[in-house]
Amino acid sequence: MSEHAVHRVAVLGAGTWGTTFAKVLADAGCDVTLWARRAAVADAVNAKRINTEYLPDVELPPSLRATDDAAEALHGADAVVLAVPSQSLRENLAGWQPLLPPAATLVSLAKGVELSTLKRMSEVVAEVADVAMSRVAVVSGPNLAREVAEEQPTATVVACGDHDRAVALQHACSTGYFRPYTNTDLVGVELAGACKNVIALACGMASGLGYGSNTMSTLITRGLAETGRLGAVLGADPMTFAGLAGLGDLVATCASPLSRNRTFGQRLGRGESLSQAQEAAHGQVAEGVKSCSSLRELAERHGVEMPLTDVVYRVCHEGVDPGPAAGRLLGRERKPERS
Ligand SMILES: NC(=O)c1ccc[n+]([C@@H]2O[C@H](COP(=O)([O-])OP(=O)(O)OC[C@H]3O[C@@H](n4cnc5c(N)ncnc54)[C@H](O)[C@@H]3O)[C@@H](O)[C@H]2O)c1
Ligand SMILES: O=P(O)(O)OC[C@H](O)CO
Repeated sequence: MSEHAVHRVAVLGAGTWGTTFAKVLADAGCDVTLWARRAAVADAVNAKRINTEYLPDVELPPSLRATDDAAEALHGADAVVLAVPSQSLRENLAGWQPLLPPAATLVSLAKGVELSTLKRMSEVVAEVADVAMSRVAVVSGPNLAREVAEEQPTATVVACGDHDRAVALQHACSTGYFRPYTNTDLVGVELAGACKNVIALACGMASGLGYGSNTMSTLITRGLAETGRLGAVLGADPMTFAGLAGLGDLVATCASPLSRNRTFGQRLGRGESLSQAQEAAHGQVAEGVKSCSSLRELAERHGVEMPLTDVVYRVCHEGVDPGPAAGRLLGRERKPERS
């Protein structure tokens, strides 16, 4: 048996995806404790088998326990799953750092790039937890939480520089409805997950403006092209972008009405302001709204052209009207498809 075998798991963050992934792990036979910020959420999971706040109509397995005490959740864990938004991960993890079990695999579920540092989530985790990058894994793919919670057939990617840890985690979250594949390309998997949220905002805007399938396909394909350009300078494996964490997640998020990023973009496309769209989201996180800033800055720093990310940034943060912005995108200097 692998020295990194995963039996006991702490899932920190009882939002939509944290709760769903905790269910996947429990269904796969792991001993899972879910940490919730609010005692009422943990109490409802324990007493009624539902997360009243985030997944009110999904029955959770009896083996899944919840607590609002992080020390209790982390005690003896072989893997620690971090299921909080990307921009608060650093602060959350700093609080948990003294409680982390010494050999546990640290798993990020967050899809974003940190605003202040432009770091990927695995970099933030390794830095704050003060561990080698080989102890950090990422799970990312076309994983709309509601569909996974309903046990619809879904695949994902478990990425870790340490192949043994990736395989152990793959085993820990394999169920009849959830099929994880391993990958060692953390850079590609994480960049793909952060960039697709921004492209989904663009697709939502296009939908809000009344545009159809040609526009969506154009945005998805050119979005993938600019993600690939950034990946190339940051050392990603180009094949990752053709896989589940790349094209797979991009298509799922850009096309699904369940996507919070797409829905947020749609509101902007219909003429709502950023604050109106934020209010309508009721605290649900649309990671692309912040990651468009960090990704744009990262692209500028490396001299990479990311015109879609730039437009999404301008619409979200400079009050630019999405209609004319689309026209300006099409009016740019003509160029070969692959450049
Ligand atoms: N929901 C999905 O379908 C899905 C799927 C795959 C990946 N993800 C990614 O997983 C991450 C978490 O997403 P989610 O859907 O669970 O989000 P969510 O908004 O549903 O839940 C976030 C959780 O983090 C907790 N939290 C702790 N500190 C916080 C803080 N300072 N600010 C806000 N929340 C804080 C909240 O209480 C909540 O339990 C995101 O990066 C998201 O992109 C989500
Ligand atoms: O609801 P979104 O837009 O955050 O997307 C959720 C997942 O990342 C889809 O894989």
